[in-house]
Amino acid sequence: MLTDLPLLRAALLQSLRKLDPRAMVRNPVMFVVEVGAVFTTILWLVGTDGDPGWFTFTVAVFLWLTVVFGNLAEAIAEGRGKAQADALRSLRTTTDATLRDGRTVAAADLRPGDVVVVVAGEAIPGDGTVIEGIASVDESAITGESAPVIRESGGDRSAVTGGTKVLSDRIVVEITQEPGQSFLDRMISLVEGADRRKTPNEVALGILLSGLTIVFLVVVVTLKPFAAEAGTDISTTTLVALLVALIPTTIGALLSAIGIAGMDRLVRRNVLALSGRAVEASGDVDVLLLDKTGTITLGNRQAAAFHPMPGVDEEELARAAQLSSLADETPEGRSIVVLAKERFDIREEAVAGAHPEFVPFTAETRMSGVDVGGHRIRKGAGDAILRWVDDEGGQAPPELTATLEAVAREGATPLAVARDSQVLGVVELKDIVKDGMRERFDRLRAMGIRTVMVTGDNRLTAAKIAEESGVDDFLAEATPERKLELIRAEQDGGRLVAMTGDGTNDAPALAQADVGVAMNTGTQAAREAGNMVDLDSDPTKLIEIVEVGKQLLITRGALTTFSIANDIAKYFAILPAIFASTYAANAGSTGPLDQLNVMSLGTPESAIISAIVFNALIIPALVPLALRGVRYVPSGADALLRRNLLIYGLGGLIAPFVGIKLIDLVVHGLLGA
Ligand SMILES: Nc1ncnc2c1ncn2[C@@H]1O[C@H](COP(=O)(O)OP(=O)(O)OP(=O)(O)O)[C@@H](O)[C@H]1O
Ligand SMILES: [K+]
Ligand SMILES: [Mg+2]
Repeated sequence: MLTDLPLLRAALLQSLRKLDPRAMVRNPVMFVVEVGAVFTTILWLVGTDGDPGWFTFTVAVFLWLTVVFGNLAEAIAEGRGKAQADALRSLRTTTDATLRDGRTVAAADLRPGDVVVVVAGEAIPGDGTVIEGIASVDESAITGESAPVIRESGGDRSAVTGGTKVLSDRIVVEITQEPGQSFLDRMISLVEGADRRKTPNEVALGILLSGLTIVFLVVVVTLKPFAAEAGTDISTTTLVALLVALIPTTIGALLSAIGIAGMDRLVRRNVLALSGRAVEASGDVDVLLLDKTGTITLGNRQAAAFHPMPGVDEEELARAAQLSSLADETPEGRSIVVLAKERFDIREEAVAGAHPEFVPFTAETRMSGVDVGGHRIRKGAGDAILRWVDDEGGQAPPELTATLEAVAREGATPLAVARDSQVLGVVELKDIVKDGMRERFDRLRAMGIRTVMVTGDNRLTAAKIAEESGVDDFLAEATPERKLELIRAEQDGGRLVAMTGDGTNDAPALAQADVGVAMNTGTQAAREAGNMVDLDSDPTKLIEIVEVGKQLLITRGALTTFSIANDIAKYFAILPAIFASTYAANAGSTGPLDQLNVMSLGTPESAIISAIVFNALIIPALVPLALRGVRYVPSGADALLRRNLLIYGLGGLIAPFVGIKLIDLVVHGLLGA
């Protein structure tokens, strides 16, 4: 990226634009440097400081460079997003949309509630929910993934994104976005950093850095009268140089670039983080909650078999299950209709003229059904149907429990079917655990993260899938409220909670979690509730999100340590230089301050210039690290802290001694200053 010349040129221009004091003042440390640069420039022009002109000039130049380098870091970090934003902008649909009633309107004028029809070959005109039909959709423009995805009404794969393209069939979409506030719009402003706000951690660190700056400002200002007392006259240029050397310019220059780069690293992993705070939180996550269907399993729950109760004909069960599913737009419901047709040639027109009243599935009741021809038919989770039959005054056959358990033990989902007060049997819904889940959960465990599967499914199915996938723990028969309660309980215990989910029933939990990662394939409600969207819809993406979060925190910590340690060395370079002339004149070659003069630099001027040059150059030298992030190896927090203190604390202490000495050799030795 640093070798990308056009990008670098644009960033350089941008960093000059950022010199505007109104923008600079938001970064107090660098603002002080800019004021110092202006000041020394004036001193050089006016020439009243008593120092040689070349000295004042050199200091001024390197102070300006310090500011520009700081801006450059931020501009480079932002630059990459800008290019991506331009690409996304070209996707915005400008064509007309076809409403269901046949009228056409401009895509840009669509409002929430409008219902549009999209057929093969057309671009979807706005974000929405599929309310009718099923289609394969090319989302590569947004996700980069070339394989088409299925979007269908009813289930957890109902959300569509404006700007993506329908490849086959026809879907009816209810628009959910306000004009100008599409997912694409949010994505653009995100990668552009348009509404980037400082995170609470950044604000706190900023206050600390400003505090340090004020302390050093006071110290340096009061130095002049003290020095005068001791018979030394310190020039203003020297004081400014000393101040800039002492304040934490390195981290002050790199802080925002580190944050932007963190967001950008997520974008490159196809994760849109809608808040910087969530990115930071992900670095400290303790517990990860995942839903089962579609997250740990493939989520394509398909009816596989009918298991009738004794005395019930299999076809009778199939007929009842089919009737209860005719209006059930969930993939489960549709698959039951398909199976009934395959097995017994039961057709959809069965209820024609019978005025059926359908009861849609909800995550709270965990049932769905129909009232038709004087009968009430329900299908749903075993415990829910048992309760319903009980309320109807019936009694479940003793064989029911055994059948439910037999199906559940296989990891399949049993749906009990009842007609009035009689249980007819069980429909078996098959689902498959995704590949490689166990390794992923092991990896999360190594990072110190506990994984918990939360599912609306029964205990036995949940236990089987938990065992097969290697998740640490599970919560079964969870309603949306229980998911929310679980998160609150973990948070009350002082733990940071991440959650991945896709369903409308996951939305409250996604909103409550510290890190809520919504699957892009999920429902619109889930995508709006979370603070991150995973375009790849990969539930184990959290591993990478956590790594990026940890990397962000470590990088910021490491560079802060480095920056502050760094300034100590500059103090040892400059202070002896300031007093050197006094003591050399007064007390011969060895005064008390000579003990401070550990670096024995060439001349006072050379010492000060060397410190300022080092102070400026260390910023671009660290830009790659700030953008790339410190390498993260999974290990305990203590080990990590020790390692970083050693490398960046000690490194920050030693590096400037070596660097300043080398620069001094050049400045003094070669240039004769
Ligand atoms: N279409 C349906 N009709 C009747 N009952 C259903 C239907 N779909 C699911 N169920 C029952 O409701 C339970 C909860 O389903 P839901 O999809 O809400 O689970 P969930 O909470 O999203 O958990 P997960 O997605 O992890 O399985 C299912 O386990 C099943 O027993
Ligand atoms: K500094
Ligand atoms: Mg679900």
